[in-house]
Amino acid sequence: MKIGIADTTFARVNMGAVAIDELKRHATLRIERYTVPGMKDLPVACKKLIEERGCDLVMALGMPGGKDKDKLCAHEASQGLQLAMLMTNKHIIEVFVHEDEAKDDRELAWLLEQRTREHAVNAVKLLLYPRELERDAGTGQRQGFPDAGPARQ
Ligand SMILES: Cc1nc2c(=O)[nH]c(=O)nc-2n(C[C@H](O)[C@H](O)[C@H](O)CO)c1C
Repeated sequence: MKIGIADTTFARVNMGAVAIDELKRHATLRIERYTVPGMKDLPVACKKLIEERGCDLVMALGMPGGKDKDKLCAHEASQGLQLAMLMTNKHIIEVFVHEDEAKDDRELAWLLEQRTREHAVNAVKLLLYPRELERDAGTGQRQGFPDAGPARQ
């Protein structure tokens, strides 16, 4: 199995390196990396990782900035990623951390790393251990900040 890592120079943490470190802790997989300037470049990078470099699943790692134009870019990038998934019939795990989700730089660095790590585990489960995801269905999992947990009557 081969996992693709698409990441950006715009992000303020080396999300690609974090993802690769976490993947290696959980599975022996071949990994292909493709770094692009910003998140709108991610859809084609992911599609190329799948079609030209034979990846079975790709993680798309990006950090939308806090301005309105960044949020618009994030929406466009996200739509591109959805399209790339449908065109290739492969999962692309979108790992976006919006800069304004965090109250300061310290929390941003933590969130960028933590969400990336938790989604890397999801990527391994999707590819190799889908039953583990099934077991967690409906449990309010979140990546980064604490899990929401199941709703109770
Ligand atoms: C406005 C803007 N905002 C972001 C952002 O918040 N996060 C990000 O990763 N990239 C941003 N970019 C860059 C674009 O995604 C892209 O790299 C350029 O438009 C070149 O294709 C742009 C242009």
